[in-house]
Amino acid sequence: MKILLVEDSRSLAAVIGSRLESFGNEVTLAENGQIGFDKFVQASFDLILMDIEMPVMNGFEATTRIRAHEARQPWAWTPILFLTASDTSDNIVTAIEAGGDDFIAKTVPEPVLQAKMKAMARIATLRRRLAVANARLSEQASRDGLTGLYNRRHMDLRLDAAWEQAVNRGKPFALLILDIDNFKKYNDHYGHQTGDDCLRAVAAAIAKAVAEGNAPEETEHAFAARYGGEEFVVVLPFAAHAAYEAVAVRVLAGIRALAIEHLDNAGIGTVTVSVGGAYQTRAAGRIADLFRCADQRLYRAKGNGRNQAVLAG
Ligand SMILES: Nc1nc2c(ncn2[C@@H]2O[C@H](COP(=O)(O)OP(=O)(O)OP(=O)(O)O)[C@@H](O)[C@H]2O)c(=O)[nH]1
Repeated sequence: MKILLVEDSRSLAAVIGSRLESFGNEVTLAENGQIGFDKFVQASFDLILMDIEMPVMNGFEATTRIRAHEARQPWAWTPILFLTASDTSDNIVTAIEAGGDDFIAKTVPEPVLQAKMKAMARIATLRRRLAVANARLSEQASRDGLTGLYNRRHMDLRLDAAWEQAVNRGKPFALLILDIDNFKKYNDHYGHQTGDDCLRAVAAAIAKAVAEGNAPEETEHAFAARYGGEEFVVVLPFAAHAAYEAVAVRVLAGIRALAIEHLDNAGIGTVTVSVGGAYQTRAAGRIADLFRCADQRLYRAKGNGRNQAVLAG
């Protein structure tokens, strides 16, 4: 386990530290609560052993600050054991109230220390597994089941955050709305299953077009999402105008290059998309207005014969 040992007495820290290391733990020392808190913020630990009486910042205050810091992150909880010289009722109650989980006497006998560490190691393993499972679940919850692109819910969450950042920093912001051409006819002709395959292929081409930026710094915050049905959105926070145009061109070309047969696509013969885009040099106002603008241009792209992007005017 990675253990943060917060203890002001050098001699005691050395003794406890080497005992913990002797049965396989990695120990980081901090001489008072303030240093302990700073080290906690900089790295991640499986367990914290916290002295109570210390100069600069005592163990209770450090624990309160650690818990306040963890409260800002989902599922964060590092077990904290107080090291007590005297386990008076008052000390124990204050320790638990401050956010501690348990306490051990500084003079704890070797077998008891080992047993407590074993119990804490079990909790640490469980926490690691939970963190992995949670990350996997939240990734799954953000994806569209059919295409693997981000889903509408995730897009909305991320869009709001990105838009706010762009507005606050006066940065550019762009959107592309993409819609597969004559997709109802595609389904009618080739069947719904083949329609699903087509959606997957188109989604992959869009993701590739977004990822293949010539100027990565201009599209590094970009992401694609399935907006619904056969509609997709590419969000380009902070992108330069050239990058906005380049992504639209690459998406159109990438989907044409798939060369998926679509005999009912108004004489074109393969699957294509129409694109409507909107760009703001300095993000301001409401994101909904950008969507409305992109949607109107998509409508014009459809009206002009499909298989094209309308990005301005
Ligand atoms: N296979 C499949 N089809 C879907 C899915 N979601 C939506 N669709 C179909 O997408 C089609 C969209 O049709 P419309 O909105 O009429 O648009 P369109 O035929 O593409 O015509 P234009 O947009 O004007 O080019 C409908 O037939 C939907 O059933 C899906 O998950 N799988």
